[in-house]
Amino acid sequence: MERDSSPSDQFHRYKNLIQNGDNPDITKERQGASFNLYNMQCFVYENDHKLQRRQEILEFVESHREFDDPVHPHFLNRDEQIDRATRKCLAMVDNLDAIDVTDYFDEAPLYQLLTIGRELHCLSLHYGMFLPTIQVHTEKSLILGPFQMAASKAILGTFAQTELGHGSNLSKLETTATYDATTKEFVIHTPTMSAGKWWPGGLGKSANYAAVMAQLYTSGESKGPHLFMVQLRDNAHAPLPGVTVGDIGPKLGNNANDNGFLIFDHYRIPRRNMFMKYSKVEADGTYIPPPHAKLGFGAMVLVRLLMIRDQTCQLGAAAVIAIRYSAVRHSAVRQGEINEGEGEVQILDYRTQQYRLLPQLARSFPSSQRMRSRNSTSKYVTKQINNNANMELLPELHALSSGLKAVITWEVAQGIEQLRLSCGGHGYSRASAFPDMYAYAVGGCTYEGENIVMLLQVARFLMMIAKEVRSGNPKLAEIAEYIAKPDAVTARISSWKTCSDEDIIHDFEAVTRKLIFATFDRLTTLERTMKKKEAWNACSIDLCKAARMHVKTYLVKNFLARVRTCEDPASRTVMHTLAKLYAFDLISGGGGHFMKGGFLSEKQFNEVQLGIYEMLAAIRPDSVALADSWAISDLELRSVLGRRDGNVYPALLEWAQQSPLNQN
Ligand SMILES: CCCCCCC/C=C/C(=O)SCCNC(=O)CCNC(=O)[C@H](O)C(C)(C)COP(=O)(O)OP(=O)(O)OC[C@H]1O[C@@H](n2cnc3c(N)ncnc32)[C@H](O)[C@@H]1OP(=O)(O)O
Ligand SMILES: Cc1cc2nc3c(=O)[nH]c(=O)nc-3n(C[C@H](O)[C@H](O)[C@H](O)COP(=O)(O)OP(=O)(O)OC[C@H]3O[C@@H](n4cnc5c(N)ncnc54)[C@H](O)[C@@H]3O)c2cc1C
Repeated sequence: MERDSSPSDQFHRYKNLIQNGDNPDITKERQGASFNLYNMQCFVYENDHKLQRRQEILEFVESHREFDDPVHPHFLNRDEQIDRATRKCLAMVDNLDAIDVTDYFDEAPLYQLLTIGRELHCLSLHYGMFLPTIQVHTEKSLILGPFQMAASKAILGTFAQTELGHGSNLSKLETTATYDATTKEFVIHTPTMSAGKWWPGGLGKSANYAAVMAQLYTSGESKGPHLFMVQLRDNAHAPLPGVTVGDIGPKLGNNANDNGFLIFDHYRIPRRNMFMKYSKVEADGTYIPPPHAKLGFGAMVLVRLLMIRDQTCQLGAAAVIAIRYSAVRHSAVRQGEINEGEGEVQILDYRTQQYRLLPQLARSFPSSQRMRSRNSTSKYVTKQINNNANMELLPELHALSSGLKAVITWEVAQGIEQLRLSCGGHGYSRASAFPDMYAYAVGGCTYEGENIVMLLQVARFLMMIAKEVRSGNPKLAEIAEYIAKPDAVTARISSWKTCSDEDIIHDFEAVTRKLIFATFDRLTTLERTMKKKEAWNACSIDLCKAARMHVKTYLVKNFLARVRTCEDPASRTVMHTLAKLYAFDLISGGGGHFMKGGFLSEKQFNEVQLGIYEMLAAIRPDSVALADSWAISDLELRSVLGRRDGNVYPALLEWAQQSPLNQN
């Protein structure tokens, strides 16, 4: 009797039948675009040099066999995932000449995405936080030593701050660093179980050093949390006496990263191992405070800025996948056929599908594009602090980075989930890349400052501004100038085709201002009968709403401003519609705030809704080209559904074939 053909034979039979050039639907979509793709890509990446560099880095990675994956990473267990990521890491850092390593915002993350994928790995914290901590917190005269050691990987570090008992509330961290003036050492100690460090990435197996946040005690006095450079493992990589360290086990995502725990037992380090750029402990134990109490948290501010761009790119990639898939996927269930008898339609033609996809695509542009200016803001602030001990801009930078981090990580995570749903069943498969993207994105809602906690930091800043404005003597940061503008009674928004950018900005600013002052008034009223902290807690939901709205207003203004800089008229027209869609979608979602007190009339609200529908229709023919404007290669995308050529089904068969369950 003839043997049944194996699953593998079947797969190949279908694969050969189906695969033949690019999917015709996706080709047609590209041909119908209203703008020149290259011009748009140059706008998205700000110049052709950046675009060119993306291509060069891609070619470099593709031409190096050590970056290949013999087995698809989705089919690996955790040990194998860690092995793979570590092998890739080594290849990655052995070839750092391929990129400008100081370009934290573009080249470095792209290189990592191309080589490893969207998994944190054993060196994520080394590059993501340990090196930045050395850069931000080491005195200029000493920086070369540790920085060179870390840069050359003679030491591999992590950032060990969070403890079992405390993460957000840094002032209550329990690990102690007690100065012993007789030996000129700090004694690092974990006094309680809840003081054990928990979470630091790369700590479980990989790092031999850590920047440790601990409560400083000197001359018998507590001086609050400070950072220390601590060696954890010896040259044979065994934990040093007084150090207990290990992995915390599997997590929702990021499983190629060995997040770890760390317990100290009266572990001694030299005095010079305290990061002393801003605050110092002299040899006799005298404490010199920093010029600003929160300068010690500077590395976190920098990483929050890095995360904004990194996370937004994930949303961009998710939109690319869902849009391309929607162009090649057809549906003809009876109720889905648009014109009876005309056969199947691309799911991209369903208005509900466009409503799922295009606002997310719009959302992915503003935050990624403004990143570069925030990068220069951060450089400017750092320079001010270093040169003149000028701390004036620090609260503004803290509020901006905290707010953007909170709003963007949340929107990215929600957006990825929406885009996953838009791909039906295939979106649920890991082949789509959505599950990995989502797991990565939701991690960002928690780490580097839990999002609600970050929003409340923005709210502190806004309440301070509101108080100053009410006192009639405001000294306003640039991002808050609109808060002092006079009240606006009616909204100016109208049809999307006729309303100007100024009208949109006017309405966003007016609504945010109202929200801020209504919250301020409620808070001050509560403070008359409650303790300040109780009043703050009672008001905190409104405080978060005001903070979110402030950040969204900032993003709308920046998106519109950025579009105005687009020199190519065809690209500008499409981007402008996308920016308006972004703004109108926010108004529609936040209708309650906009309609409060009759600010936005019902007629105007209807115009906003109608405008959204019309803009969806207007953008629809350009949607695949807009997805292409992200210039994301298949290697970077790592999604069977989002392949550039649109040949999704044979690729899905090929992917499934690699499942170990199909091997015997
Ligand atoms: C792409 C790279 C990937 C890398 C992977 C990253 C992996 C993850 C790593 C980590 O998660 S590391 C651990 C991160 N942990 C946190 O982010 C903890 C979050 N908590 C805090 O940041 C702070 O504790 C707090 C929430 C900001 C509050 O601090 P504190 O309790 O000390 O202050 P408050 O009483 O609330 O405020 C006092 C005052 O200080 C201002 N302020 C606080 N922080 C800063 C800052 N960084 N810079 C400037 N100013 C700051 C705050 O606004 C208050 O000002 P006023 O209102 O009094 O004027
Ligand atoms: C993937 C991942 C990687 C990480 N990597 C690192 C690392 O490398 N190094 C490191 O040190 N840490 C790391 N962390 C830890 C991370 O920084 C903390 O989890 C984060 O700061 C939140 O702290 P927490 O877990 O203590 O949450 P909590 O602060 O306990 O928050 C729990 C809840 O309480 C609420 N809450 C807390 N405080 C307030 C408040 N004041 N007002 C209102 N609500 C409040 C929060 O909003 C949240 O809903 C990582 C975490 C994750 C998930």
